[in-house]
Amino acid sequence: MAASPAILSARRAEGDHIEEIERVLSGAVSTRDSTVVRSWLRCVDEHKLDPARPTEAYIVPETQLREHREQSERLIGIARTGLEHLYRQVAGQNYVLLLADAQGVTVDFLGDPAFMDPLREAGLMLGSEWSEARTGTCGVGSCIVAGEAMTIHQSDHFDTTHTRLSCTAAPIFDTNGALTAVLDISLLRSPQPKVSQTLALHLVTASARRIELANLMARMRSNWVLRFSRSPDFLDVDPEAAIALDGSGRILGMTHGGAILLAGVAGLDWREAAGIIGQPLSCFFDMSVDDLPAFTRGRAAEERILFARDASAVFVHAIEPERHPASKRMPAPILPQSLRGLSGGDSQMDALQAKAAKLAGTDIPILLQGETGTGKEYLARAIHECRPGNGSFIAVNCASIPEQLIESELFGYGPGAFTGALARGKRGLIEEADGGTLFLDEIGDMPLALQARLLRVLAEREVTPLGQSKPKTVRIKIISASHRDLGQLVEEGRFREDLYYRLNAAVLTLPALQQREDFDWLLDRLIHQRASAQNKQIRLAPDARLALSRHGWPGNLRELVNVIDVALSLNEDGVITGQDLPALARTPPSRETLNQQIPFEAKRSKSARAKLETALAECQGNLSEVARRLDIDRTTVYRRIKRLGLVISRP
Ligand SMILES: Nc1ncnc2c1ncn2[C@@H]1O[C@H](COP(=O)(O)OP(=O)(O)OP(=O)(O)O)[C@@H](O)[C@H]1O
Repeated sequence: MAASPAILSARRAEGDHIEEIERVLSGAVSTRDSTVVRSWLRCVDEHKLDPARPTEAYIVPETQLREHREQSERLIGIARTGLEHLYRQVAGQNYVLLLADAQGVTVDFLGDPAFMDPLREAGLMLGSEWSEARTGTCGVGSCIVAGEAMTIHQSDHFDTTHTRLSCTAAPIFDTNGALTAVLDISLLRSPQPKVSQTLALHLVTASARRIELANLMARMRSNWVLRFSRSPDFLDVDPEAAIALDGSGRILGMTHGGAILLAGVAGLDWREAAGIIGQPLSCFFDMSVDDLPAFTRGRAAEERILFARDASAVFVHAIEPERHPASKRMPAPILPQSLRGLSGGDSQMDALQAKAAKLAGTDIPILLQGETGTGKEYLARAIHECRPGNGSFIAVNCASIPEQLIESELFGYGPGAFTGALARGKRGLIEEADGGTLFLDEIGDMPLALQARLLRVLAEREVTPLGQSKPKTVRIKIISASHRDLGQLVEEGRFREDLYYRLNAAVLTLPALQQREDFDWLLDRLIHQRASAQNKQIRLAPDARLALSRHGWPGNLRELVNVIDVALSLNEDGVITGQDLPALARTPPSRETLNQQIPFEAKRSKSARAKLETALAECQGNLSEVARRLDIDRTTVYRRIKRLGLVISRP
């Protein structure tokens, strides 16, 4: 009986396919993807397969399937959510999903039950083996050999049995960098052009990445995990890569993206990445394990930038070790956006941030204390920004306005209130701030007589302009600031006690820069901020970082910002070295200079140094003993030693 036209056409297609493979084997140039060509060559040279001898899909016996599934049990559990999510994304398009182990055996499967028979016939089912050695070029098998995502579309398949299928597969790597599984998404019938599967390739690659991440988190949750992204926007929601670190900062595990990233920094091919396990983080990035707290989620993602040893930059998200995986932890308090960037893990600043967040929403006056340049006005603005409403932030420097003008500036005046006044009168700054925030900087310099009037505003929430009798009600948040010790001014009779008690109901004290435990974080953040404002990418050389961390910083953040700005202008090739730092930053100031320039806070810092030096000497360099004696934790002792450039001498 004569064959039907469909059978004849199928035979012709098979003949053409075999001829094409033979041409490629004889060295002819092919329009196929290079991954396909390489696989065809392997099929003949290594696997000894013959394109003229098609073989049916192979399904492993039940007992073997059970063994394969048992070995992959943990991964199947972790991958299941990813599989289901991907299946929903391609719902209604007749795709089937396969999770195969490293031998190519399908250990999990999701497909439309309505098509089970044709799927089974094509080998798209639980237990089917898709190794390249058995099946020839195919999505799962060729992905296992190449270790990369690919689409094997229709006649890309080596064996004519499978040339109807279109299979797109992505590898899943274990935390030690070994290929452990393959995620495959296949179609029984697909449109002719291979580009029709481009989206499938993206989806399957993204799903494999997420499964690796979930696997890393599940296996290494009792360790630090660092997640990476080139974009701050996706850092916290869909990172590109992740690594896990032990307590000393050595790499314990990684996702494939992590392996590619670290190998790239070290100038290696990712296939050599297994040697990365056990290496210290500092080999790859300008950071140590002590810096990890500065990269946790409390900071805005765009501020968590990290510089790699090859001068590239990446955004990071550090996740603290889960100490009690079984118990649910208390969720971390969510800070308003404007307050988030204030601390990089400094214990004093962390507490200050939390307190500021609580006070911001109230009408309680806040007093900011701290040396000059520690960021009092910056903090006041941040508090204002997290308040609801769109009132203005009005800053008044009580030390810089001439004494005779302060009253009229603050309270305003009515028409013709005094000689030289504007005929129509003038609104005072207190009224300007109505609905917003009045920031009274250098409140210690406010004349005594005005202090009484200010007290009335605070008590009665009313302001009476000069020359007027009718008070106006105002709703303002008052934040005052002083670098002076207001308590001492009260003792000296230069500041009203009643006003002092009203103002100091809520005091936030900013630490001196030299005291801050998050100095490195702050430094990197400021460099990044200042550099990006000038569209520059800048890295800090280790000698410059050392010089900066050892400087005394009497001018605090203001001085640091100035030093950075100068260094941004002086540096060459985008690297700030010791040479780019002005003399001030290279020579630590003398004790005399510190004593003269710094009032109360930094003296505390100086004595903190002396205390630490004494404790170190008396405890003979035993950090745990020092920590107990100073009643701080060991990590803080270590950070302070580093910051102050002290040497631990042991007997
Ligand atoms: N958290 C911060 N992040 C970035 N820049 C900051 C931060 N805090 C302060 N700065 C910068 O440091 C400089 C000094 O800050 P600010 O004027 O707020 O200090 P201050 O304590 O109010 O000083 P003074 O007591 O002299 O008035 C400013 O340029 C400010 O922009």
